[in-house]
Amino acid sequence: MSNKLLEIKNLSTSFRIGDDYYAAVDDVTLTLNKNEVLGIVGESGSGKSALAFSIMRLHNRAKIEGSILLNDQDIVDMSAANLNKLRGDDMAMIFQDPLTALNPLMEIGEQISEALLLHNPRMTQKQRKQRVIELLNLVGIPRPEFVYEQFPHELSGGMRQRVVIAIAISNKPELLIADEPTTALDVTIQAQILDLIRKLKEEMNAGIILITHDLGVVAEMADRVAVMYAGQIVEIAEVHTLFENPLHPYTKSLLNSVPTEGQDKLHVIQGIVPSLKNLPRKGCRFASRIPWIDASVHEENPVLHEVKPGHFVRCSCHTHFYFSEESKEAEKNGIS
Ligand SMILES: Nc1ncnc2c1ncn2[C@@H]1O[C@H](COP(=O)(O)OP(=O)(O)OP(=O)(O)O)[C@@H](O)[C@H]1O
Repeated sequence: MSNKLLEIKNLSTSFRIGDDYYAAVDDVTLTLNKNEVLGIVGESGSGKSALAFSIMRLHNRAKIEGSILLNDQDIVDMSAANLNKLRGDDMAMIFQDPLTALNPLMEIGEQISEALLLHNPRMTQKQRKQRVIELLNLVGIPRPEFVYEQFPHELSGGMRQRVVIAIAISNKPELLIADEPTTALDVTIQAQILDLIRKLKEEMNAGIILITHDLGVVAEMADRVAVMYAGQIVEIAEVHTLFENPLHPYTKSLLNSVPTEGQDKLHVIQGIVPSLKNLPRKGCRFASRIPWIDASVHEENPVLHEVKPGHFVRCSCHTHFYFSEESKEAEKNGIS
């Protein structure tokens, strides 16, 4: 039996700005297996959320091209009715901010119960309440009977995120997308939530897409990592490979901007991800942020190359990349 859960092929998601469409997700191809965590990293504006929303088909007015197969069913062409069935049942999403994901006027228990009812209309009220308590227990909420009757504002941020997770897993989805699930939480609570997600993955045999800008979280949680820059995947590899042998200049810059023990200098990536309208439509999108690298080493239309089995990198510029500080250092030491 195939282990493949999700297969995305040549996915582009474009938004209309003025008279034209601009791709926030550009030609993304990736797969996710059952019981696997795929980390997606990249700076703000690199298209991580746009990709997640495309998979959940949550965009209102976007043009989506390519295919997204969940257990061989194409989500891109799916009717609204079938999508509604799929969402919350086969796939679910955990959002960054638990407060906005919950209804402030509804008791916690009722909110989880509603999610259950949507996909299990034959469940009796008693069965639902029993399952809600079970779910609250599963996500580590103490005194679930008491919390059942509380409102979101009566809980701490960590407890609220546990409730959001309880809703997301209420129907045992096969695909769980977590978009910066711990960003709004403090460090200790962050670790507990990540532990919980890991445990749930094992228990449900679910595939998880974990979106984060935190490389520490990725190192700890992910089996494979996709690095996104300006709407494109620039590198994808197993987590150890990516951390030990990063190839793309952007991946190297990201890793180099994280402080590590014994490192005296940090590399700061100059500039920001260009806005959608200002994205270069041709050539290497990272070229403008590494201007000291000769323009001729970039591909005209960069594609992903499989450099080792399962390790893909975009554009040939990676074979010529060095940090600008290295060149200054070399100059200073009389090396050219
Ligand atoms: N509905 C929309 N209409 C127009 N542009 C959009 C829309 N949604 C996202 N964008 C643009 O698409 C690009 C990618 O945004 P996205 O939110 O996916 O980035 P991100 O990597 O998730 O960033 P963050 O980490 O800040 O959430 C940005 O330039 C953003 O402004």
